[in-house]
Amino acid sequence: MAIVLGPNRYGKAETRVVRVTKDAGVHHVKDCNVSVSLSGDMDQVHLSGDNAAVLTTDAQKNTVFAFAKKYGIGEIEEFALTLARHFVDSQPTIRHARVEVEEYGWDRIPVQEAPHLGLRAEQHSFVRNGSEVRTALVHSDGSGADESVVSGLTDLVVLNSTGSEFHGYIEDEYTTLQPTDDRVLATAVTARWRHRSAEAATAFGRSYRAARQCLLEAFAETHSLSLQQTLYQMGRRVLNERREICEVRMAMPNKHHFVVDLEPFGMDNDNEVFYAADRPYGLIEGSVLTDDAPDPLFAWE
Ligand SMILES: O=c1[nH]c(=O)c2[nH]c(=O)[nH]c2[nH]1
Repeated sequence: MAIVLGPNRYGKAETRVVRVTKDAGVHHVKDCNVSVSLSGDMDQVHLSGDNAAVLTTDAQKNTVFAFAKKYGIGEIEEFALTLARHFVDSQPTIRHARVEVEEYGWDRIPVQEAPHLGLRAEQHSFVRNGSEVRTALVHSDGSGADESVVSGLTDLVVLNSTGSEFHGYIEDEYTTLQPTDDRVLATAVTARWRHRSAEAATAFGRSYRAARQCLLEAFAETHSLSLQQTLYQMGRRVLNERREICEVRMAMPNKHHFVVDLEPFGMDNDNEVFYAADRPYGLIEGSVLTDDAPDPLFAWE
């Protein structure tokens, strides 16, 4: 009985690349998940461990970032073709490339006005389409008795491509984070808000849409010095605008976007190409309430 090597392929899966292009202050975002898989003359790496034919998966990942900078990410089909052709055309040992790209869509956050901002917020503030879920939690001891209503949402994914700084923090012996005065701020908002009363005098639908818009506008319009500050401003905005709501609780993961070092490839990176890391992530949680908020009873349970 002979044992032979069957079909095989290898590559870097799920490179999360975010490309920001800046057009006279108007930002555009392309957010993609790129998986490369190559095949070709790979017998020896399997049979004897000779890596001479191997283009590293690390180089494949770097190519994704470098091409995002060099060519931008237009239509994902074109981006995928450019990458696939490059791998096969540039390496004699690579005979076939499979490139799969997923694109996450972002809409601009519409804001009423942002006169205090140099850049209009809607030019660099985005909400990811199609991911959020609306939630409701009520308690009742019978019609009108000890009733509570909590409304909310999960997975409202938002991103500011500028307008966020982070510095001035503790620098202990384990601190390596570099201070920044310009970073991407992105989070997936989970927010729940407690209604002052269960009386549907407030139309819950209208109240929900207005509260959601408050969260979005405050996220977009806050020049952020920390995600904690942004969280507080978002809660405040809801409470200022919506008297029917007396408390807002939020959980906001800091979806880190790291600037990719493109210097080894002779390119600068002025906050244009990011690696969107999924874990670990900072998790910022907090509540904001009015000082006349009634007893919550079982509202949050
Ligand atoms: O907005 C932030 N808040 C933090 O507490 C924190 N910590 C960190 O590493 N980055 C950030 N960003």
